[in-house]
Amino acid sequence: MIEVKGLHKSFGEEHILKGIDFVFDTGKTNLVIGQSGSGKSVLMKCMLGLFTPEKGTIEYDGKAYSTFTDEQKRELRQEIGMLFQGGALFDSMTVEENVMFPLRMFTKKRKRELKERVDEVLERVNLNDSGKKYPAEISGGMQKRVAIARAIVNRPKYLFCDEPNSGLDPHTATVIDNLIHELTVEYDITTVVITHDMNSLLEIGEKIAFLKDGVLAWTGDKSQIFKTDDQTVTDFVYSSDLFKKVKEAQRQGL
Ligand SMILES: Nc1ncnc2c1ncn2[C@@H]1O[C@H](COP(=O)(O)OP(=O)(O)OP(=O)(O)O)[C@@H](O)[C@H]1O
Repeated sequence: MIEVKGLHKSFGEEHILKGIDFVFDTGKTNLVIGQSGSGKSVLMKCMLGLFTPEKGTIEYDGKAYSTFTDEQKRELRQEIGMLFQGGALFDSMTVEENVMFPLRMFTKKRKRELKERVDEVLERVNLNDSGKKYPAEISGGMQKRVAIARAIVNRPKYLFCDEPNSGLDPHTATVIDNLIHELTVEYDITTVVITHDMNSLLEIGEKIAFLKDGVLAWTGDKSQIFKTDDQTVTDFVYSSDLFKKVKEAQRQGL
């Protein structure tokens, strides 16, 4: 569980996060949604310790990040998996080498053990035959699965995903969403997903934080978000053409 309490972050005169309180549950896909510029990435970077907030706390399973020693921060880093926008694979490394990279950084295991773990996660994401290929030789969806394998190879307690679906067609995006969700439940991970994607919200929105201008404007889950009368939320959700049509159909009782 990651608990954010009374979080404020400014850059110069710009007050970006204005007192965020939210609990990211363990074993759930916790979504952070909101318009461009609403503060989603700044929130994630504060949670990762990349930005220091002026006020408020971030607690990892009850321990405030601000009280961590350098050694504790290093340990925490090993417990965090990151799925970057676009995958961020190393083009000059094979799929296997990409997935092995964090293991090499953080563990002193023998090569054979590392290889076993890599094979295990590649099998889990259905890529057992692609280990020797280079990222350029596989599809965008497969590249995302490699990035997911790399993010979970160290058995993280916390998984951060920044726009995991960017650049994918709707079907592949759903496959990726469901994979993230399955792994979250299977390994009991506290997963944080930043997304613009309305389909993700429908698929894996177990717990949702909606940010508007740096304020937590609404929280709930995927079933509640389509029933709320909160105008700021509905303006955001139904700004997509598809959802406007769904809303219209609901109004007409179709
Ligand atoms: N390092 C920084 N220095 C100054 N201002 C920043 C910095 N990082 C972000 N900001 C500002 O904080 C605000 C929120 O940005 P943020 O990237 O969190 O938005 P976002 O909700 O993630 O948007 P998007 O969906 O477009 O990625 C923006 O006005 C941005 O310019």
